[in-house]
Amino acid sequence: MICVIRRYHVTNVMAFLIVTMIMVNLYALAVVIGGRAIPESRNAPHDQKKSDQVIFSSNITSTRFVALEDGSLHIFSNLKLKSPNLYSVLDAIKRRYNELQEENRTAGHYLRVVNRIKRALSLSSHSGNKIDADNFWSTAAGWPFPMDSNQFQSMGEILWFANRAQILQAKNSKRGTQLKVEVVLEGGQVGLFKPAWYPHGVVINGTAYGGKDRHFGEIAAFYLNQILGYNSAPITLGRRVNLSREILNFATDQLKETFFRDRDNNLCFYGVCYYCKSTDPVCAQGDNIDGALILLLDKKLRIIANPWRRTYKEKIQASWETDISFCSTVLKDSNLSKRNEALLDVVAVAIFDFLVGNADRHHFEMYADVKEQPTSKSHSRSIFLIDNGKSFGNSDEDYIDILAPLYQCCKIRRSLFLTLNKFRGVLGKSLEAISNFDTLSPLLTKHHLSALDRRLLIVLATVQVCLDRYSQDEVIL
Ligand SMILES: Nc1ncnc2c1ncn2[C@@H]1O[C@H](COP(=O)(O)OP(=O)(O)OP(=O)(O)O)[C@@H](O)[C@H]1O
Ligand SMILES: [Mn+2]
Repeated sequence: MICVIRRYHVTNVMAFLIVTMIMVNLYALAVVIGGRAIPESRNAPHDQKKSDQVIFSSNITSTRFVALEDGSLHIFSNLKLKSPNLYSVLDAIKRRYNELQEENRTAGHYLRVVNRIKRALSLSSHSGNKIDADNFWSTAAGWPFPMDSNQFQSMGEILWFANRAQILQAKNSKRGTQLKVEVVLEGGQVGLFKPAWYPHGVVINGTAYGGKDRHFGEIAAFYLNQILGYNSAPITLGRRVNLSREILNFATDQLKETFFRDRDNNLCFYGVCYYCKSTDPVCAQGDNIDGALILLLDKKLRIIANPWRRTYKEKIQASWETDISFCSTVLKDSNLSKRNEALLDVVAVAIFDFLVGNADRHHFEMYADVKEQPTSKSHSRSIFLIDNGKSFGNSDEDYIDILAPLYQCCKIRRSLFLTLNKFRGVLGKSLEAISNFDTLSPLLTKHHLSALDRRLLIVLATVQVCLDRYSQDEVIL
């Protein structure tokens, strides 16, 4: 009799376990594969909230947190059992994040920064007068300028004019691998126009670096860069152009050849670049197309490879993805060990990229002249944040592995740490307020704005985990 009851009991437990496993797997698959599945899973039952298991699936292309509506995080990974240390770190970050979330502390002093930028952006004294285009761009050539400088006061005017200045020449840009148009603006300023491929609410699933450039992300990243005091992204703004009148009319023959009208009479083009194909054009609505206009920096740059770059092959992991002591390997490398400051720059870049969800920072663009440095207050100092187009693709997923330089090296500059604390809980609304000045606003959906606050807290949680392991003097420099 006892034996029968036991067997009955065991069978029940087994069945329960099997059903649970199937459900967990289905959930993982649904979230990964189905773009629409994520909002539904936001209403997960309460008993799933506290689950701190890792959800594995070979469909997940890199380690990430997936956020539920209640703010709780799930770890999704494909690196099954390869790196138990990594999971203990991620789990610790999650626990610290939950604690910080419960603290419910509000940030202070952020308004001073936001108001200063607002004031600068609302100044466009020339709006009524005629602009002297030939002499206009000399101030922009001095970018990046310090936040509290007189030069900074001209930011509003620069953005205003860049949005309206006549385009005098348009050619296919040979820089990088994605489609972009190099334009010469009235007065001689050169800019890159990255056209809109997606609406602002697009959700990119799959690889962390997937999809095409998000023009709205490129623009939002520039404003965020200023709010956080990085001042290291090139001047970027939204601009709606009449593709026919403003680009095609001034295009080189090579670019012109790639233009055509689709069945609905929308003007399209595909350009000439590594990923450019006639079967994959970008199309205006009628003749009008939005895009990010990025002003070319007037600086000599050199490029170095990011030690934490991805392999861009789904089945092949980079060593930083599985080796928790990767930082010491990097520090042995001659390039970075020369200057501890360089490592702090890399951590600052990683934090910025994590906030915006950019997993595509394969290279760093630095000043060619090592003696020349941006302002001492900038967080990423010697590194320019050029190319922020692969950002804001998925507001439910936090690509935690972008933060690897932080949780592997456990070092952060004090000034950046203080800035992040200043914007705790208010980063989304700060960016919203500043983005309102852009002609393509609203740039980000409310989900992206709240993702910024969640991710900021995850960064602070990661610093806390470092402080649990090392002394404050070792972590905050
Ligand atoms: N504002 C700028 N000022 C100076 N140089 C720039 C600027 N924007 C882009 N560049 C140069 O052009 C290159 C290509 O630009 P970008 O990285 O935005 O294009 P991409 O097609 O996304 O490139 P990739 O495929 O390498 O990611 C950069 O690596 C940089 O050297
Ligand atoms: Mn790119």
